[in-house]
Amino acid sequence: MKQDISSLDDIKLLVNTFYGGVQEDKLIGPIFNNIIQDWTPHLEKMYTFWQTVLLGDHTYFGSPFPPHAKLPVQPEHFERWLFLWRSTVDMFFKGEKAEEAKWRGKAMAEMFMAKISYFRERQTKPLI
Ligand code: HEM
Repeated sequence: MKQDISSLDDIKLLVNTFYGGVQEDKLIGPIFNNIIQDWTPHLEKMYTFWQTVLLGDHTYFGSPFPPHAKLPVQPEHFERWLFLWRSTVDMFFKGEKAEEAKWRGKAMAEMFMAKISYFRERQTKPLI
């Protein structure tokens, strides 16, 4: 029977498997692989991000949005991201934290896409 997400090892399993899938994905893999030369620091940062969000151990002190601001992404890319995220959560875990992980992923994806669109519109608008 599947357990809920409850430890840093659980977070590592989730993050490692998820980004393994991301790297292989034909749609979003290249976007990540073009920017990330060394995956180790990115994975380590993402452990702290999800550890902070899901377990309440405050180990992440960054700003999540800035690296996404100018990415060449559309809603379909975030939909794929979300599909992979949800599938990975469901592959290993079941429970309140697992639901929260999926919910937070969706909320962040929606927020990122809205902000990206907002900045794109502003930049293409004529000054007068
Ligand atoms: C298609 C969608 C996405 C793409 C292409 C993408 C891509 C990236 C890239 C290229 C970086 C910078 C990595 C580096 O320079 O080492 C990054 C960082 C990050 N991403 Fe995403 N991302 C996506 C969606 C998301 C979502 C939905 C979340 C939140 C749940 C998220 C959370 C983060 C965080 C927390 C960081 C680290 C920010 C920091 O530097 O502190 N990403 N992402």
